[in-house]
Amino acid sequence: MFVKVCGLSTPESVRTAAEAGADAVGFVLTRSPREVTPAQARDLLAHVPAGIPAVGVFRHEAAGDAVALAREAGLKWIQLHGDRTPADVRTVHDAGLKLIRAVTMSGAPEAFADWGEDLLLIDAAVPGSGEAWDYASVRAKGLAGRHWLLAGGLAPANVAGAASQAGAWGVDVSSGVESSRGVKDLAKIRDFVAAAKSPAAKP
Ligand SMILES: O=C(O)c1ccccc1N[C@@H]1O[C@H](COP(=O)(O)O)[C@@H](O)[C@H]1O
Repeated sequence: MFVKVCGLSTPESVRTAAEAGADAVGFVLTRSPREVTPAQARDLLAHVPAGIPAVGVFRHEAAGDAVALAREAGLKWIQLHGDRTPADVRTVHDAGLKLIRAVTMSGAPEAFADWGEDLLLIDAAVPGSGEAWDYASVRAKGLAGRHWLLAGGLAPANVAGAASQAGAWGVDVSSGVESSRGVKDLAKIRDFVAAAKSPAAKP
């Protein structure tokens, strides 16, 4: 199970996620209680071990603006939420960056097609809200064999069951590993990664 821990804003939380076995970390570069500036993201990047992708997370920004901010931060991966088009995928790839494209279950059927993104992410209606949803309903989207991440309302206590029900290839978390909004809890990060990588999380 691929595990991304998102919304990190301190060196300690970055190091804890990496040491716990996270496969990717995320820095939120859009309006959020977890927002960091490109300069802060660049400083955090210094604590990410080689081989672990660090992802710049965006919501309503145009793809070109997200690319510019990610470059300023030194990031090679971008995560785009919001209404997107195949042209956005081309914009990111033409810039030499990799893309996680986020969709919600209420998205149009064509949004679940393979647009050439590097990873698809299926999230709750409001990203970063901690809102749980009917994870098993993703099975109807026919994503077997695709590389995609489940997100929204995941936490150490529910991630294994949610990932298993959904048939997820990977998971992404932010709120569920916090002690209060925007403040990461190091023990919860460790517990989340362990639970997500347990046999119980397998489809
Ligand atoms: O975490 C945020 O604040 C955020 C803001 C804007 C876009 C995406 C954001 N995070 C992504 O949302 C989910 C996490 O949801 P949850 O908090 O665990 O319920 C995940 O994909 C984050 O990368």
